[in-house]
Order: sequence, then C-alpha cells, then structure tokens
Amino acid sequence: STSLFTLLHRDASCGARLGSLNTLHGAIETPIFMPVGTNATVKAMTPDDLLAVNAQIILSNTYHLYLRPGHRLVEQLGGLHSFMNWHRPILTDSGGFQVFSLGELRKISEEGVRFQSHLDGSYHFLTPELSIGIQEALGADIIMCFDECPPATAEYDYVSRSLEMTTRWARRCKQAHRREGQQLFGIIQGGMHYDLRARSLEQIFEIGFDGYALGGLSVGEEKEQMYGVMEACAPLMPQDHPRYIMGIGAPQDLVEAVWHGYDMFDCVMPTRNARNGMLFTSQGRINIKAKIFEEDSGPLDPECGCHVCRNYSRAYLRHLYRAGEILASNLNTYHNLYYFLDLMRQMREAIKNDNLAGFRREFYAKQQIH
Ligand SMILES: CC#C[C@H]1NC(N)=Nc2cc3[nH]c(NC)nc3cc21
Repeated sequence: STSLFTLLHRDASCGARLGSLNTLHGAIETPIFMPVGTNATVKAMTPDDLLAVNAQIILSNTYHLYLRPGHRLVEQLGGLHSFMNWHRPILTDSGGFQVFSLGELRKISEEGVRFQSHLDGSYHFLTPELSIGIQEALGADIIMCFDECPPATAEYDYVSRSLEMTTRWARRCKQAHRREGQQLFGIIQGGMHYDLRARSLEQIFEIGFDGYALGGLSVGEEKEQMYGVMEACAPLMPQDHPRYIMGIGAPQDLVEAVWHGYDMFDCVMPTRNARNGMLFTSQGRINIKAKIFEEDSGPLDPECGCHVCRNYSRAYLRHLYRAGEILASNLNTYHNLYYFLDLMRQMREAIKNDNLAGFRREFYAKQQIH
C-alpha cells in the first residue's frame, strides 16, 4: 500500500525525524501532539480555540463514545467530525486501555472482554471486531487495534501470554471491515521486558499496519524504565511508518521521545492539569493558585505568545481559579495546549535545522530540570 507517511528529514545528531502524515481530513506534521478529546470534546476548548492554538489532530475514545451517546447515534448524525464540528483529523483509541483502567469487573477471554460500564454498571462485551466497528461508525481518520492491556505490575509470564493475545486480536482487527481510507495502527506490548517488546514488535510488524504504537508506557513505571523501553524499541520499528507512543507525556518526556525518533503523542496532562491550576511555562510548571501570584501583573509565561499570555495577568488567572470561575478552565487549558503544541513546533523547526541537540540543551537549562 502506498504509505501515507512521508519522511521529510532526519536530524543528523539523533534519531529525530520530520514527517508528514496524510489523512482523509488533511495532512499533519510530525512530530505532533494530539490534544485528548475523550467525550467528543477537548474539555474547556471550542473547536475555534483548538484552531487558534494550531491543533492539527485530536484524540477521542471508543470506550466512552460507545457507552455514551452510542456510536450508532454519532453515525446517524453524520459521524464524529460533524457531530463535534471538528473537521481536521481525529484518532480514536480502541477501548483496550480504557476497558482495563475504567471498566469494573473485567473478564478476559479469547473472544473479547466482558466489563461493567463505569457509568451505570451495565454489562458489555467488547471484541476486536466490535472495537473496529465502533471506530468505523465514528469515522475517525486513524483507528487503533483492540489490545489486551496487562497491569503495570504483571509478571513476565502474564505479559508474555498477553502480548500473544494482543497479536491474535490485532489480526482480527485487520480482518474487520473499516471505512475506505481509515488508517489502522497496531499496538506493541511487552511491558518493561525488552525481549517481549521485540517479540511483540516482530509479530505486529509481520501483520502489517499503517502505523505502529507503543502501548504499556506511562502506566506508572519509573522514568528511566520508560526511556529505556523507548530507546530500545525505536531502532526496531519501521522507519517509513508513523511511530506513536500512547499516553506520553510531560514536556520532558516529549523531548526525549522525539529525540529517540517517535512521531505522535497524546496525553491528558495539558488539559487535566490546567483544570487543577497546574500551568506549563518555558521556565517549568507553576501552580497559579499560589499566593506569590496575588499581585503579579505579569504574563503567565513571558516567552509565550499565546492569547492568554498577551491579555491576562497571573493575578487575574489566580483570581479566576480561586473564585472557581469557568473561565479559569478555558484560559488555563488554552495556554497549556498552546505550550504543548508550540513545544512540538519548536522541535520540528530544530529537526529541520539538524539542531534538536541544541534545543534539548536549552530546554533543560530553562526548565530547571537536572
Ligand atoms: C498496556 C497498554 C496500552 C495502550 N493501549 C491502548 N489501546 N491505549 C493506551 C492508552 C494509554 N494511555 C496511557 N497513559 C496515560 N498509557 C496508555 C497505553 C495504551
């Protein structure tokens, strides 16, 4: 199949690459960060806000939309893009991770996973075929395989057997019908064990997908462990296909993952932390509710060019947060997403100039991370 991913440039000083991924709703530049829009909305952001912060693609969740409002209703109303009035690319996760992290009383069998809804306790049975069927109905541009997600604490043997099931389910996902033009990404498991990661990678690559994701990271493991798996897997992954690490991550994690040659990322951090007053700046994180900002007339981040940093003071943002105002969530989320998306833009620029090494040095120096 003609790959929709074009490798534009490799940074001579590391594994980082610049790419372009074509989709039914336009092309996205990689490396790219995907704001999380679980329930068909990126919380506290309108689609116009998302365009204003230069979001190119957003993520939504099969598990949540299947339970509410139901994928058939979304399909009947014209699909996810028109339902939420977002006409750029959308990637949907398969429900694999959510059914293990959200559903109650899960029962795993070869056929699929029986779980209870976290909303009303009703029983459901998610299978690879149903997961793909839901994603087909939603009409996402990139859809994910339904994978078996072992707990981060699982023993070697469990992880080994689990990755074999994920491979069998991946074959069934590839066989299931999806829309013309919908891209299907495979998910590589194997926990923190390099030999299991290599085996999962080989099996998933042998089936063949439009892109390859690393699952099972950012599930509570140590940073060193996560970086170790990233570093070990990158050279084993196909060069000419997109590489997506699910659930990553903090700004520092994004810098390290891009450095090692990964292309796509999603994380709830910028949106969830914003609603808790935890804001990201070029000098590191600040908690806007701190008393020190009470009379601070300066911008949130002096180096940020976003609408919030140009028009509101830290004192005002602190006031909104402490007053429990809805606008606090809107402005804090807007800035955090702008920060994450602009961080990716700066890294794309650095790669183009073979200078991600320089960017990385400056990033750590300013972020007071050592
Ligand atoms: C085991 C496994 C696995 C992966 N499988 C699927 N389908 N989605 C994911 C979403 C994630 N989010 C985070 N961290 C927030 N880690 C994730 C891992 C996965």
